[in-house]
Amino acid sequence: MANSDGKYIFVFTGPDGSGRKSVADAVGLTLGVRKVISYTTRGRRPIEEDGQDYNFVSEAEFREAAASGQFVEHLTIDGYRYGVKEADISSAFEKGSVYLILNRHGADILRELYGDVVVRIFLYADRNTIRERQVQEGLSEPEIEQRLSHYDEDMAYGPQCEHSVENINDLGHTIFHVTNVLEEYLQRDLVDKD
Ligand SMILES: Nc1ncnc2c1ncn2[C@@H]1O[C@H](COP(=O)(O)OP(=O)(O)OP(=O)(O)O)[C@@H](O)[C@H]1O
Ligand SMILES: Nc1nc2c(ncn2[C@@H]2O[C@H](COP(=O)(O)O)[C@@H](O)[C@H]2O)c(=O)[nH]1
Repeated sequence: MANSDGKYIFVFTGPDGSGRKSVADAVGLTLGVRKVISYTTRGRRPIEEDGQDYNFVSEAEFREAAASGQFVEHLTIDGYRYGVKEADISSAFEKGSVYLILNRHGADILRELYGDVVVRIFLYADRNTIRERQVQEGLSEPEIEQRLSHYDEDMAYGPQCEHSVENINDLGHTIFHVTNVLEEYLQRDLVDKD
């Protein structure tokens, strides 16, 4: 990505349930920033759509893509495989800035590979708030425990990110704030070109 031409790769990261998807998708829609969708072997949740939230694939499909070097990064979380394809990033990035929602490992790898073009937005909330949201979503106690088991490790990544935003109150307020953060990057480059 040496010639980024004023474009950015925004990576939303932070603990599961902190609101990354809600915020990232709303901000992406407002600013016309395209989403790069990960591949996973995890089953689709009822509210998720194939091709929008994830590309849901079989273990064999994932293994084949990994073996042929298609993933820029991939890993296993709680027994399921997740990865982002290099070709998906580059084809979306050709058209403009993009965003992804990744855990800390993916965020780290992209930053190392692509450098300053990658801007990491760390969203967080306290453990109780996340738990309450997950109860409201109807998740079972074992599911909640599983997802919260990464909480401390995920929180420790915050200080390394370019931006850290607490999402505990009004969701609209967080979306507004993060929209302004991204707009600063996008407008900075428009101004530079004047
Ligand atoms: N500020 C907020 N106030 C109230 N509810 C919120 C807020 N932000 C997000 N939520 C809700 O919290 C839940 C988790 O949000 P979301 O799915 O966006 O988080 P996530 O970080 O992408 O987590 P996961 O990876 O588990 O999906 C959703 O039900 C969402 O509507
Ligand atoms: N490093 C990567 N992390 C990813 C990718 N796709 C999703 N994720 C993160 O995994 C966990 C679990 O996700 P869930 O949807 O099953 O709850 C979460 O932190 C995601 O952001 C990826 O391609 N690479």
